[in-house]
Amino acid sequence: MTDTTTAPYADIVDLDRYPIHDLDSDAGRRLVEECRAELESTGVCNLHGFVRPEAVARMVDLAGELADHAWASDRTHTVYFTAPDESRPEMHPRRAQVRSAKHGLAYDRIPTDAPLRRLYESDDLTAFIAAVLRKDRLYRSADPLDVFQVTAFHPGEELGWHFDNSEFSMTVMYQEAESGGQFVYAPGLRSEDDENEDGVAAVLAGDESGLKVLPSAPGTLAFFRGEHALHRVTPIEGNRPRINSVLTYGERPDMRLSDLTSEIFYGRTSPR
Ligand SMILES: O=C(O)CCC(=O)C(=O)O
Ligand SMILES: [Fe+2]
Repeated sequence: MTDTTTAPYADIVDLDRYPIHDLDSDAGRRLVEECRAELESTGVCNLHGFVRPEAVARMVDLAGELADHAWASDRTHTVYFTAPDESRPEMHPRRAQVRSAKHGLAYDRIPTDAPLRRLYESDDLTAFIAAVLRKDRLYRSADPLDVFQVTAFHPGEELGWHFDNSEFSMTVMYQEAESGGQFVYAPGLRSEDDENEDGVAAVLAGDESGLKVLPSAPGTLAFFRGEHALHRVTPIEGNRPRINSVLTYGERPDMRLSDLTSEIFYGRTSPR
């Protein structure tokens, strides 16, 4: 166990509420159990106030200071990130295109002492996330640009409807938009054995009946099962960008973006 006062991220995480430095303690075990239960029953686990306000504020400042180094991407894709199937009707889920536009700040632009970079690089956080996800071991991404990124969604930008390629994702919110910029999802819209294309088509056509909004106040660490839940970030309104990070983990130590994806998200590739 690491002492609360000596954990190298004690200034970043509220360890009284979320004792990730001491998972073997009663409180640590309880935390993992509660997250697992919430994630398994709802597909989501939201840890409010996980990151301390001062650390959140520093990340917002950094995103502003480094804004000129962020790469703006604006593109269309299908909800499955597969090539559009031109043999289908235009609004079919396998063919319909949605838009995703955002500004990505790559890892090599983020100072080594940035609070969330320090936290993400700690083995305790990786171990906590693995425990919640019931994985024997997880690895941080090995991608020189994507291992840890800060994303800003500027006014008018958005993330189109999609299913994630990975089973889970973890996000940390730093700043919400004035309005819009909501994370909206359709829980369990598809499953392992049912693609439910009719359900996907209904959401794409504007059916909001099965949708939920994930609340995400600044400082929240969210676990989300995005493989089976269709989700999007609605267009940002007002003047303030929505700023967050997606934490990337995998079950293999050699996770990298393809050159194509790297070009799209960061405007460049990294040496192999
Ligand atoms: O920005 C978010 O809250 C969600 C991001 C997301 O869905 C993704 O990166 O796949
Ligand atoms: Fe996603």
